[in-house]
Amino acid sequence: MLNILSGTQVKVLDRAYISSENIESWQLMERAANQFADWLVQNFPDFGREVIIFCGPGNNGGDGLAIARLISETYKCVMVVFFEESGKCSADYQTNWRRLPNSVSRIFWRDFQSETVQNPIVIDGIFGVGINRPVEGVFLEGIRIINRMIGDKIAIDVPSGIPADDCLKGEAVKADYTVTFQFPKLSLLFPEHAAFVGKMLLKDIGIPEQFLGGMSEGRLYVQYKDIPSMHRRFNQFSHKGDFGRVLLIGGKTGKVGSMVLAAKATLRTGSGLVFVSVPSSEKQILQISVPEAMVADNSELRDLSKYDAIGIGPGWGLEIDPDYFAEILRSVKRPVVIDADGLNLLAKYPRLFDFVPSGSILTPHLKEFERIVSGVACHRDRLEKAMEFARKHQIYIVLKGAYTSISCPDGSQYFNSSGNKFMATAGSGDVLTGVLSSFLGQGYHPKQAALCGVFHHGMAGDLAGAKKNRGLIASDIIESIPETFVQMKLQ
Ligand SMILES: NC(=O)C1=CN([C@@H]2O[C@H](COP(=O)(O)OP(=O)(O)OC[C@H]3O[C@@H](n4cnc5c(N)ncnc54)[C@H](OP(=O)(O)O)[C@@H]3O)[C@@H](O)[C@H]2O)[C@H](O)CC1
Ligand SMILES: [K+]
Repeated sequence: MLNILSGTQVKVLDRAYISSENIESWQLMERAANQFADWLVQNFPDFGREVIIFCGPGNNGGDGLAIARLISETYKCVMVVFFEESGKCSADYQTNWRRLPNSVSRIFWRDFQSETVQNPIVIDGIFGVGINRPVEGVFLEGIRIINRMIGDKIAIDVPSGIPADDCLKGEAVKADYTVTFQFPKLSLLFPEHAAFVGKMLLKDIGIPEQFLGGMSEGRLYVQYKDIPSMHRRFNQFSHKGDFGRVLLIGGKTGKVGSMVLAAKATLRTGSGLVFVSVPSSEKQILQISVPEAMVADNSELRDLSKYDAIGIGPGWGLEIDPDYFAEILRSVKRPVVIDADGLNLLAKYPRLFDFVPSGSILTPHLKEFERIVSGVACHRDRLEKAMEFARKHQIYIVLKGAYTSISCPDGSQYFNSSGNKFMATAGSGDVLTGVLSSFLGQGYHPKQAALCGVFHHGMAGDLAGAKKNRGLIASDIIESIPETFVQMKLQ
């Protein structure tokens, strides 16, 4: 897992690493520039295109100059647009300015005429994580020039104007791609910044994780390689009881499809026995749609202790008696998964939070979360509120969306890297409820269940999305769940 450090910590990290390795800071910059240049050459192989690199006065600009040198023999025409005379810029900027070959043209920003270039590759190296105030003056002009140009736009580390850890105030470069170094900067994961960041690419510049770990602020980025070791292993003597007995509650008339999806996802994630509680009018639909599931009648709801996990809320409706919900929560002696109308009921009757078992996993999307906490200013604020909430109630908050965040009662916060925009489709959340309930039922600790569940759900969405594109529906995600286990060689 990658630690997400704050922008101000990046300098501290660089210094610590540079002194321990006994290297010069420009050498670390060279690694970053090499990573960027390699990616560029591989992904933009039309070497006849003009490459225009905007370089601000700090090390982000220094990266830009190093990249200009590294690609100068590959691309026919490379141009650097600068804002300050080199003597006023950072030391590593100056080093790279001196090393620029003559083949790279250098032009002062005011003299640059964007109309004279046709479909260029535009590289934004005006500001990176060192930005400490809203941009104005010449740099704002530079950002506006980039945004007016037509071509592919690639930001170095962070789109200029966006603070590393906070929400944008003012203007910023609208990039098609952001190539960020070592770990994703927190603000690149905010939904408000999607139009500025474009597609995010993560490039390792070789600083070992233990260096970052020492400075950890408890925010971590979860990747594919982190997941297999988190899973429980089963052996050939495992029986269906070991894989868990899961109960799902929800699905009012007209919304029973949500229970169908959740039940199928629970089964596809490996649960041995799945019971579903739906209104009697809906039982038949459920039985026909998911023959592997069992319909729980009222007598089976009397003793909730016999279930290894319970998922509550998809399609439940807001008409549910809050005392009935409180009764369920009170009588369950273990963590539950709460989604959709379960969350809306909690928002409507906040006293119910007192009964939510500790370790439970709540899975709001942004709107559902705002109904619970109200008054959210921006994603940074949302993340802080999720963290406070998780701590206060000793629960896990899975805030759904791109880079779903998982806020834990121990103060840690994880960001998921799998998934795609095609998953923003009806029923996708019901599938997640099923996946999470299944892992809880298989005996996973709620934190593992949340991390694995969110990752597998996103990965199944990626596998399905590769074939179905925008035609992806929630059932496609379910059908791809088994492949996630196959690819990870999990048994
Ligand atoms: N480990 C890594 O990830 C590495 C990253 N590298 C790259 O370095 C940048 C960060 O470089 P840094 O020099 O710290 O910062 P910037 O280039 O973003 O900013 C430069 C200076 O600009 C000034 N500043 C800040 N905000 C503004 C503003 N709104 N208007 C004008 N000027 C501004 C500020 O100085 P002040 O004294 O004026 O406050 C900044 O110092 C990182 O993003 C990567 O691209 C390295 O290559 C090495 C490894
Ligand atoms: K930048």
